[in-house]
Amino acid sequence: MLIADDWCFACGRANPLGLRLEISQDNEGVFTTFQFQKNHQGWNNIVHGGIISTLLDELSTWAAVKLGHNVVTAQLIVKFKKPITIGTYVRVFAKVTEDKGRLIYAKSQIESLDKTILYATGLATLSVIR
Ligand SMILES: CCCCCCCCCCCCCC(=O)SCCNC(=O)CCNC(=O)[C@H](O)C(C)(C)COP(=O)(O)OP(=O)(O)OC[C@H]1O[C@@H](n2cnc3c(N)ncnc32)[C@H](O)[C@@H]1OP(=O)(O)O
Repeated sequence: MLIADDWCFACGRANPLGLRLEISQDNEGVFTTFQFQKNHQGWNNIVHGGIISTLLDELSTWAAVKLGHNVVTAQLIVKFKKPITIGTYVRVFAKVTEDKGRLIYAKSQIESLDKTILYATGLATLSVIR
């Protein structure tokens, strides 16, 4: 059983060390904006891949949650296409691409706010928990 107690590292308002993402929804899927901080880096001035993966994971999950599914991530394939420097503002987007009942598939991406630079993409397999 999945319980949402608002401590999610990515979206929980109660978590003082979390990313505090605010998720919005449109006709296509879900999205958020985010600015990377110094404490999100790996190599000097370059955003850590784990944080990038977290954003893709979170938005993929929310894409399914907003359609009424309780899911956990079973698999996430990430392509890191371009390094992201600290201070960069990005848009993160995800949408459900296939609903197979027990498994749901979602695509996600991180891009510049003007959508001209694609930084990373994700393909998630989400397992429905009943
Ligand atoms: C309004 C309130 C909102 C609140 C929002 C809060 C948001 C919070 C957001 C949080 C966001 C963060 C989100 C997170 O981070 S969620 C946390 C990270 N994820 C987990 O902890 C999941 C851990 N894994 C498991 O619990 C189980 O292994 C699951 C449930 C995934 C499957 O175990 P289960 O016993 O159910 O299934 P099965 O093993 O019999 O397999 C069943 C089918 O699934 C296929 N399969 C299985 N595994 C994989 C795999 N790895 N890749 C691809 N496919 C896989 C398998 O082929 C089979 O298909 P088939 O045999 O029919 O062909």
